Amino acid sequence: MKMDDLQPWTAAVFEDKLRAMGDRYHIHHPYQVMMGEGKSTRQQIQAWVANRYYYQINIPIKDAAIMANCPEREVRRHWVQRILDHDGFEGEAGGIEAWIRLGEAVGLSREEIISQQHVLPGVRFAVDAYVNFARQRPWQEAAAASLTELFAPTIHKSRLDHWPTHYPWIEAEGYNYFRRRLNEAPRDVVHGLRITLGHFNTRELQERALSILQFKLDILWSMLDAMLLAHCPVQVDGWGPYRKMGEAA
Ligand SMILES: O=C(O)c1cc(C(=O)O)c2c(n1)C(=O)C(=O)c1cc(C(=O)O)[nH]c1-2
Repeated sequence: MKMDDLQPWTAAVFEDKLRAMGDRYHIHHPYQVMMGEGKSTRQQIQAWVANRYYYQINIPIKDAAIMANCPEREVRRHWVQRILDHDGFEGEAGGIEAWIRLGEAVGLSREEIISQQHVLPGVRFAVDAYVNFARQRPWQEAAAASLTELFAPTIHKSRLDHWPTHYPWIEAEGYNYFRRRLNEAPRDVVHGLRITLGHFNTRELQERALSILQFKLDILWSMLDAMLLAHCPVQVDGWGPYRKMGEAA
């Protein structure tokens, strides 16, 4: 049977399938698990914040690319909020500034965060792939890629709940970024889901949306792979997806 012959899933079933992909979210990556369980060193936390800075500064560039590709004013009126959230505006410093403060709260200097000196090549390639995707693909596809945010509030909340106990040396002001996202992400998800459920309306398109979401999950996963390899050398042999070259599968 060809894909065209298959009935589209109902919106509810399609949404369930998108949500089910949460079991591949980076909350389950060893680097993230380690941070969540209080097992990370100060240097590993610093490395994560310094590397994630590159993601943070590229999110509004990605969102501007989506808007540049979108002829629908109604969509742009909503989407522009994401840029304001991260870049800030008069009287509101914005999410990137909140992330820099998180960096300072974990003991990095503003200069070393902004200089990107700790950003690993693998992180750079992964983030750039997301921005390039948004530049090159139809805006609805890039909107669907943002739906990993379905799963983000859980991870932000877990950091807020557990990090202060695990890492008492992190200054309290650093947590504002995660608090902000608890409000912002659910609103973005409502909009992103509406676009995705409306646009991907044949079985073939719905399958395409699932593969786009997988692509975005892979970006987030790859970022942490790069950090694991660079900052957790002890674990490489015994833990995680890495096998020595030549070793049997
Ligand atoms: O800390 C996280 O685990 C996490 C994940 C994600 C995500 O799932 O892409 C985002 C964020 N945070 C985030 O803070 C954020 O602003 C954001 C924007 C987007 C996006 O794709 O447009 N994802 C995420």
